[in-house]
Amino acid sequence: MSAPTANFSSIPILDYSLLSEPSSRETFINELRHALINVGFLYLKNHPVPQATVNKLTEYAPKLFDLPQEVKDKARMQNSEHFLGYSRLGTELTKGQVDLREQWDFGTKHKCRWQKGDPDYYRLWGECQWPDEALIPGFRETLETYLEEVKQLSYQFSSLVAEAFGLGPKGLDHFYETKELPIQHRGKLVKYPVVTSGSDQGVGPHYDGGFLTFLLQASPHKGLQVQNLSGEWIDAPPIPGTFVINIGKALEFVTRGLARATSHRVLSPKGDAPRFSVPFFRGISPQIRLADEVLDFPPEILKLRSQRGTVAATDSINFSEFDREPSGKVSLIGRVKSHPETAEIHYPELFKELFPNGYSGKGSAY
Ligand SMILES: O=C(O)CCC(=O)C(=O)O
Ligand SMILES: [Fe+2]
Repeated sequence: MSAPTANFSSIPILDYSLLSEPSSRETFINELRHALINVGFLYLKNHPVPQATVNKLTEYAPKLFDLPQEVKDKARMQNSEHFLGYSRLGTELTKGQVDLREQWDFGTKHKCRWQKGDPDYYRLWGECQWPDEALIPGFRETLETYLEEVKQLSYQFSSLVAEAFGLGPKGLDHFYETKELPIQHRGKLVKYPVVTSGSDQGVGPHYDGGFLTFLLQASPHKGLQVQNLSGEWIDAPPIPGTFVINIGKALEFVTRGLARATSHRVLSPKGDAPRFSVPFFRGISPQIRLADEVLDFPPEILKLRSQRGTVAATDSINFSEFDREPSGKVSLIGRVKSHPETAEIHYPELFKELFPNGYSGKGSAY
């Protein structure tokens, strides 16, 4: 049984502006520590990403998916050894069931550095596939600006996470420092269509794999839900001007479970308009092996983990831990499983290893 005080029935809202004064800064760090350990999800308001950029991107989201199907298909993910591009509705499964969402994967600006002889996972980072500028003028610039601004926030935020855990502000920096290969962070635009009958699985219960996710809910629909310590689903409705931030399995692993990766899902919208969202997945150095990097914490911080108590079984399927492989390889394996039709073209050997009997036509997102 988990301690009742550690459970949650709503997602905490943290106010970034508290950081500007030393006295309120401590309040922020304390609230952050609580959210990381007990909830694994939080809203961040008054954050430094300009609202004008967020508003512009929000306006583009429906326009991107309203492009003619052949325009979207021209940029299909199968073209890309970086798994960047457009995926039609219904091409991914979670927990064996189809996710009802259409997606376009992008990343922060990156030039692929892979050369013959380098590990395959170096090919995972590279150029995006953009729709023609003339068809959606200004979209590319807006998204590039947005991803750069969220990236900056994600660096500041990681430093705050390190501080909240008593590691000092640079305590997580070595996960991001890589001279050889600059990190690419991924972002995607997602459209969840309205469903009137049948399954309402926008995306089924899952954990995110990486360190931290910064999610923009880009339309006013409820649908995102988060599983609390006793297994109940708690709504995380859109709150204008905020990001939803959550912890992935990699950060949970290196913090020895201090930071919680929390199971979440999205229910399809019921009303008369689709739901849009823009998750940003903060990357880490592709060469790092998580098992070599498990962190040490002050005893008073570790005590907070034991006070949390045990977490009830969640609805998420088990996350396969490949902590002894370089993190880039772990990401590549994740992409191959989610997008086998792309993997079969660009990574035929790894594809055969992971799908020895072929696949049924759909990837398994989680
Ligand atoms: O669309 C959302 O609100 C969440 C999406 C999500 O959890 C994911 O893509 O990992
Ligand atoms: Fe997620």
